[in-house]
Amino acid sequence: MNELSAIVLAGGQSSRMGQDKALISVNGVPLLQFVCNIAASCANKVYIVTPWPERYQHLVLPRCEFIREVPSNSDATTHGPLVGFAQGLAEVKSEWVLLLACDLPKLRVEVLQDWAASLEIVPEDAIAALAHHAKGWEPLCGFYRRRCLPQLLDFINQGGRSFQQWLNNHSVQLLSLPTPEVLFNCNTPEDLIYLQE
Ligand SMILES: Nc1nc2c(ncn2[C@@H]2O[C@H](COP(=O)(O)OP(=O)(O)OP(=O)(O)O)[C@@H](O)[C@H]2O)c(=O)[nH]1
Ligand SMILES: [Mg+2]
Repeated sequence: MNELSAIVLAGGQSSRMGQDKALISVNGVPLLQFVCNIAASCANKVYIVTPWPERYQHLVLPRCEFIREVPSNSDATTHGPLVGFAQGLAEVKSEWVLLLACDLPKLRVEVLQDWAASLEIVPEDAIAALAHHAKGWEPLCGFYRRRCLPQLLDFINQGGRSFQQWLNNHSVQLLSLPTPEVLFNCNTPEDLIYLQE
């Protein structure tokens, strides 16, 4: 693998958490900074897609560049991760991009690096390489081919907003997960308490 970019999404409403998850510190490090630094260990270039880059100016984010998300006409606040991903993907130059949510406090560099090393043997027809969990693909911690952008934009223009629905129409390579904990998603105050225990 000679070149890899990453996109980190930081534009959700954090309605379950009640405060911006990207700025919550776990082990003394704000989640967005933690995830971006892991992304930067695997990728040459990291794009942070967010409607509000000014919120994160104070974080330590080497090799990261903000992409200010353009709000859709119908909803001035947020339109979900699929649209944020499409806006980031439009900037990507490498064949593969690593997509990450900002709320993954148990992410491990070695797991992402092992996955990245396996991309060379992913069949040409696969648009993505992702892990699987009980409810389907894990879309926000895995890899996508840049050339999936036109299909993604078609899906979005037809009103699609669900990663699972989009992925179900395409070939996806399965990545094996050493332990499910890597994908632990910190969505609620209870999740935070669990992390601090
Ligand atoms: N750029 C961008 N990222 C988003 C958007 N919606 C969600 N995300 C990100 O997608 C990831 C997963 O989102 P969720 O866990 O559902 O977070 P959320 O929407 O902030 O939280 P809830 O309101 O509690 O569902 C997080 O990294 C969010 O920041 C969006 O509209 N734009
Ligand atoms: Mg989440």
